[in-house]
Amino acid sequence: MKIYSAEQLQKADSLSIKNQNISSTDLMERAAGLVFNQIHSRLEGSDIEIKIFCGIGNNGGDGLVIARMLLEHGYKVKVFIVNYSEKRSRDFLINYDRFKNITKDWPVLIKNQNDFPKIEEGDFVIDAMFGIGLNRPIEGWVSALVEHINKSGAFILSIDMPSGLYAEQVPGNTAGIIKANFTLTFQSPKFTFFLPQTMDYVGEFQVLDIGLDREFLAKTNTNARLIGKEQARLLYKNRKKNSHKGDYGHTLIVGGSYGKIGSIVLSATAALKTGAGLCSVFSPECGYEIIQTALPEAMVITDNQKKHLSEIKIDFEPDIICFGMGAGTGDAALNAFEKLLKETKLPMLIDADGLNMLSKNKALLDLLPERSVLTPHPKELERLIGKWDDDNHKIKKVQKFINKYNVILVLKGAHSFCFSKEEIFINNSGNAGMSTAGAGDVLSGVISGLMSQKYDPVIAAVFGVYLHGLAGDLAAEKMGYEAITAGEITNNLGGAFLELFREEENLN
Ligand SMILES: NC(=O)C1=CN([C@@H]2O[C@H](COP(=O)(O)OP(=O)(O)OC[C@H]3O[C@@H](n4cnc5c(N)ncnc54)[C@H](OP(=O)(O)O)[C@@H]3O)[C@@H](O)[C@H]2O)[C@@H](O)CC1
Ligand SMILES: [K+]
Repeated sequence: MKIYSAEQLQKADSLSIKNQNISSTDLMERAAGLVFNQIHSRLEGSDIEIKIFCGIGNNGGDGLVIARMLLEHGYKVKVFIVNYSEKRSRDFLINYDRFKNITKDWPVLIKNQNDFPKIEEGDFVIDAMFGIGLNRPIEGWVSALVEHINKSGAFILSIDMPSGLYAEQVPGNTAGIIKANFTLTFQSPKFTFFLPQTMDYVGEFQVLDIGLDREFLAKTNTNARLIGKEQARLLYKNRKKNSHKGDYGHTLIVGGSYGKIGSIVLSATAALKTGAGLCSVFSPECGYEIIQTALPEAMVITDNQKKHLSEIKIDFEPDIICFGMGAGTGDAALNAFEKLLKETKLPMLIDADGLNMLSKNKALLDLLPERSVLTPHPKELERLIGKWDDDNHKIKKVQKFINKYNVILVLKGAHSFCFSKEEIFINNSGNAGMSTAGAGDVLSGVISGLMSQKYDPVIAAVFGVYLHGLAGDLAAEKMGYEAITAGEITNNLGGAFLELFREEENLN
């Protein structure tokens, strides 16, 4: 799903009005109608009072339409107009009048702190103060109102966006941003919904398709794209009946050190469970029995050093080398890595201590095979590219880095981001239970397993991250978050492939 910018959505908005031969008031009615349906289907006529805070632009206009529809369906509604300026939009004014025409309980104007209504824990608040028209931080008494709402303990539903949040930029300071429990957003999720600094303001979100101009949306390129099940399914490559293990490639997992052999076992198992035809593991000598016992499906080659890597000698040509898990960053391992980089032409996958070695010795970055995949978590990324001021700055730095070294970078997080030269892919699977030891080693194995099957490195990264998250979601369904271990993620990889093609159950 493409993630459009506020500017692109505004363009789509005016084009739709022109091409569909409707007025902007009609479009507002359509958008707000979809919000009303969602609220109505959840509240089912409940007699709870709904407090709606409307700005004076079109986000406020949406709020007024929602208020009218709720009132017409028998809900108790109290509307507050947050009068932050005198510049009311045309559609706000039209809907202000329409609302006043159907009730004697007219909206209450809030002009300063003295006008703030009482909001209690358990109240239902709709936030329709600002949407994609926000162009500066919320200040003064309006910011105080936002805090008043946030502190109330009410359930907060934001319309289009939590008021105070920009669509693309992280804010300089977070005073004056609504902390929503749920956001119903129009046409496209906004980029800030996925950034670590801002995602908590959004709560859960749902995208409502308000029918903006299809042609414009299809031909407009975006900087980022959200990967959910529908998108991931399209990335899957069918297996041919007439095939053998050689068709699915040979993955070589290189890493491990004394006490950390488990990491490479996890990666290798994940590579095989993702469909690699063959998997070899290169480890220090101490890993031999462990790997052979834990994973009889893998072949094992050992270093001549007992406890750490020193020289990676292999007599075959793997389709993908995945390097770094549990390898340590000692001089011998570093030398081995440098030599391996010099000898390898095909894209590699570099994780964990492989990344730490690159950070310690930046000259190695120039040796990275083109289109290799790097999979740092935020701390590893910081070591690699240096500190950043905020999430937007971080993204700029990553883009500069991947362009300079011609690599693909997966930044792991609640929503993992896959950076390619062309686009950012934001992952929408996974859960908090996956913050557990070894989950990253499993991801490296999954992406390597796909690369060995000749998935393009960008696709392997994007698809691998999605599958890994989906396997974690399946694990969570069975055992809750706390009991998920890295091995459980691997155990659910098969289920994740099946789940990709399972049609959603019709709940009606
Ligand atoms: N596009 C679509 O697809 C559709 C959009 N729809 C809806 O319209 C919403 C966008 O509406 P909008 O453009 O009127 O802007 P909105 O967010 O209501 O802000 C109002 C004005 O506030 C001002 N202002 C900004 N920051 C400020 C601040 N900190 N403190 C004080 N004032 C500030 C600024 O005006 P300025 O003062 O800069 O002239 C701004 O224009 C969108 O989110 C969705 O809900 C749907 O109805 C249908 C389809
Ligand atoms: K809002």
